[in-house]
Amino acid sequence: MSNENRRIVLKFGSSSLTSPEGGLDRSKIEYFAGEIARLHARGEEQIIVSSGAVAAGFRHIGYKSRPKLLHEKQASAAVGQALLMQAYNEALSRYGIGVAQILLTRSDFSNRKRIQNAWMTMQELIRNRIIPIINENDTVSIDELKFGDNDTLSALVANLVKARLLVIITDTDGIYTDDPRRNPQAERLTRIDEINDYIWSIAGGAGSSVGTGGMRTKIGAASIATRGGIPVFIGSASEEGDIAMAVNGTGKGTYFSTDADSLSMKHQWIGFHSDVKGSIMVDDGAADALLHLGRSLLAAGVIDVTGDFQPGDVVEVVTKDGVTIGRGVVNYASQQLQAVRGLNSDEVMRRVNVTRPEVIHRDEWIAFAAH
Ligand SMILES: Nc1ncnc2c1ncn2[C@@H]1O[C@H](COP(=O)(O)OP(=O)(O)O)[C@@H](O)[C@H]1O
Ligand SMILES: N[C@@H](CCC(=O)OP(=O)(O)O)C(=O)O
Repeated sequence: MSNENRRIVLKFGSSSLTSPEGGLDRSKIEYFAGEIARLHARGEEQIIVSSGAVAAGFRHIGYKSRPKLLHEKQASAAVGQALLMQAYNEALSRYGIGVAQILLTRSDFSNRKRIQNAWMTMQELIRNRIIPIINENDTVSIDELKFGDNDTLSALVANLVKARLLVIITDTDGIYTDDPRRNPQAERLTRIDEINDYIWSIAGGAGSSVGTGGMRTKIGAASIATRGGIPVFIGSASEEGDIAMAVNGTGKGTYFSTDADSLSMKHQWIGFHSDVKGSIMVDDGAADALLHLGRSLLAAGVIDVTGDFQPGDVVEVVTKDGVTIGRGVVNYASQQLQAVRGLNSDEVMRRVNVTRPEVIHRDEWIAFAAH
């Protein structure tokens, strides 16, 4: 086979695999298995990110609807994940295709060794033509660190494996100018070249009783992947050949082009993988300098500091209104910064012993899209 990148990440949402009242929809899984087999036969390397564990499992526990409490969701996922894998295994074994389960948490991505191990495992599976099926490890995920939806997870996986395309399959055939469930006049956008404020403004929450993130988390995922240099498709698939068409560029949905200045590995690390150790509140001038003027953050613009961090840690930067505007590598310990916040750089250098005057250097900063 040539060196051409044949790797694709396919994400299937709960709404595409389960029925609205809960439980797996076998016919949907069989349909996806047929689509996966078709791509497999033409030599594509597929990595699947599949939701559906909670939706598949909650009725087995006796809950009437998708649970809201964390421990109930975790119990449902523990039951449902086994059912989900069993269903994939049965459906794909008919085509002679083997599957493997990989469960990841957000903290796995912030630990270089663990995520590299996960990647090496995936490569070995791919070499042996086994399809990795990834889900969040719901049993051990802590509420505030949960992906929750699998859209973000699929984008991080696509960046990790350097996929040539991220395909997010959902129950709607793309991004519309408004939630099409509520507004029948809404029109589909077939191509999005820039994820700007308008795109964020049209994306609403989940449409079904089993889905979680809605279009907002899908746009967030598209933002992460396209900034990592990976194009994204978001749409639906229900007929034979639909997923192959999505991969070929003629799918029923919306395509996102890669960001013109995609992020380096270092910046992807800062922005999407690292553990955030604290937060720095800045004034309007500093926010403007970081977001619009391409400048570094100086102590003069710092209003407040929370968390316990050391030089070299990644921190979040928030405005007075509590909006997170980005993340960067901090050059001060939290206590040092607390002592010099609001002061000019000469005064700062007289008072604390730091290697560089910038609190966050502009080269070690990534801005988040407004949303
Ligand atoms: N602008 C929009 N365009 C398309 N769909 C939207 C939009 N805003 C909100 N949605 C909703 O997002 C839903 C898909 O997300 P979700 O229910 O989380 O699915 P999944 O389980 O596949 O992740 C759609 O059913 C739709 O109602
Ligand atoms: N890990 C969870 C994912 C939760 C979820 O509903 O995600 P999604 O359907 O992608 O919005 C599960 O498997 O149920």
